[in-house]
Amino acid sequence: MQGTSLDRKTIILRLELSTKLANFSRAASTIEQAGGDVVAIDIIQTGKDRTVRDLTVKFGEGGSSEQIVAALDALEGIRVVNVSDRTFLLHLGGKLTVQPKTPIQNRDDLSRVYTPDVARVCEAIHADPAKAFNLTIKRNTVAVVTDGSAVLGLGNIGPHAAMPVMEGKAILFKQFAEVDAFPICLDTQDTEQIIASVKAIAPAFGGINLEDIAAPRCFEIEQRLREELDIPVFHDDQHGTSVVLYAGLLNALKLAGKRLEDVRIVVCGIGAAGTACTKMLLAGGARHIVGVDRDGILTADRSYAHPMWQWYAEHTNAERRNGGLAEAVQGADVFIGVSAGGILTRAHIQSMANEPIVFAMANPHPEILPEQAEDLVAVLATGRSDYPNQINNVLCFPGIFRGALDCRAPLINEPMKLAAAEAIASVVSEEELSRHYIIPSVFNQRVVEEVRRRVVQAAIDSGVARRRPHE
Ligand SMILES: NC(=O)c1ccc[n+]([C@@H]2O[C@H](COP(=O)([O-])OP(=O)(O)OC[C@H]3O[C@@H](n4cnc5c(N)ncnc54)[C@H](O)[C@@H]3O)[C@@H](O)[C@H]2O)c1
Ligand SMILES: O=C(O)C[C@H](O)C(=O)O
Ligand SMILES: [Mg+2]
Repeated sequence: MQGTSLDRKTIILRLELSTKLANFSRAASTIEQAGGDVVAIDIIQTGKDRTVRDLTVKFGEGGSSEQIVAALDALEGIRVVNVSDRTFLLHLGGKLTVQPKTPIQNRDDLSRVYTPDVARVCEAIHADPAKAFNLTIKRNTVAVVTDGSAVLGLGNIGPHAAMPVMEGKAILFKQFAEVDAFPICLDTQDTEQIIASVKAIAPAFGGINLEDIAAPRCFEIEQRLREELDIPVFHDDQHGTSVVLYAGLLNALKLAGKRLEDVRIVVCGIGAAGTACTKMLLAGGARHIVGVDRDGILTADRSYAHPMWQWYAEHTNAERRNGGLAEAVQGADVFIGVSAGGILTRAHIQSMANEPIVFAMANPHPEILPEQAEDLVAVLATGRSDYPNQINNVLCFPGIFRGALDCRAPLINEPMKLAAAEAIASVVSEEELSRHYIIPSVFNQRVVEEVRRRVVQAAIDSGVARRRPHE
């Protein structure tokens, strides 16, 4: 597997040095010889006999933390106490905290925040439950719910291991759209138990963002919760992804001078993301889509145990192609990967049509890395933030929930999703559009504002807004 992120190339070494025996400049040159570069030194403790220092070390392709530690261990008077990378340090104790909006400074505050006065507020909500939106955190809070069964492309790693991703999503909600989001990792992968758990916690939330729940159970869970709850329920890996994919593809096709109706599209990985992306493309007018999963191309010549694959086979691949990924990509204009890392080769891309568009969106390892394919393609995008053209659902979920919460929509419907996609695409102007800039950066502040504005309008136009937000 490829390296996950640039951060893995920076480590912090805690060294204990004997004042008599150790020679610090020797340590620094040893690190250099092992392929590292000391970029910062912090003195943690000094004593008569020993000093403790933290060294921030960067290393390039040739170096590794193991080599550096082994070289240091061989030096007299130096002990490597600890090696941590910056990503792990950033996760110590988790990434979130709960912050009260109002301090309690005296008895008077106490009796209003808590008993006795709080009781009047409870009674008001009891008399009119809609007041929960005005008088509790429900107004602005979304639950990010997973069962840990399809975490990024890492697979079924369970609820504990899923937490860092869900905490990360909560940060993105807050930072980009001022939505308070809370990570909820359920210790069950049973469809009925997940549905019951989400329904049971729903009173505290104004929306439910389902995350990293594997197909096919994600389809039933989302559909049932949409029917049974009166707040938006949105499976991010399906709809967030399809919205951003659609936005990116609209712009990439503009650049390539091709039309959605004409291009041959391969979707690789027919799970949550692949199915939703295909539905959005079909709704947008795409006519030539072929889906391929581990067992090959989905075709109406075969029958499938799961109804979603059956549906898929019946609504795509009109030519009834057969075979695997190699057969699927032959002559295709567009490759959309939402499957697994490293499965697309240069030879695959060379067999595609002229000026191919490749969206290798598996996380954290894309189907092919940009450096391996860039010379062969018209446009290449990944889901990652360390390459250009990041097609990632983070461009969608903060703004779409901001809009839905602001107009108190009970659901996120198709017009709202389409409006979000058009909003994202529109942030890149015709003049700005280039092969390395088909989709705006997540840091472009216009994204959330534009998505929110158009989503609210689409909710009003489609009759689902329960309030008109002030501009
Ligand atoms: N960039 C983004 O915004 C974004 C959003 C959602 C998902 N993703 C990525 O897409 C991938 C799938 O996510 P999901 O939520 O749909 O998961 P999922 O588990 O619902 O679906 C994954 C599908 O990929 C198939 N697959 C696995 N290995 C394959 C292979 N070698 N060849 C063909 N098919 C293969 C699986 O059989 C499954 O049907 C993950 O890597 C995830 O990180 C990216
Ligand atoms: O989490 C991401 O970066 C995108 C997406 O939700 C995924 O599961 O890969
Ligand atoms: Mg996800």
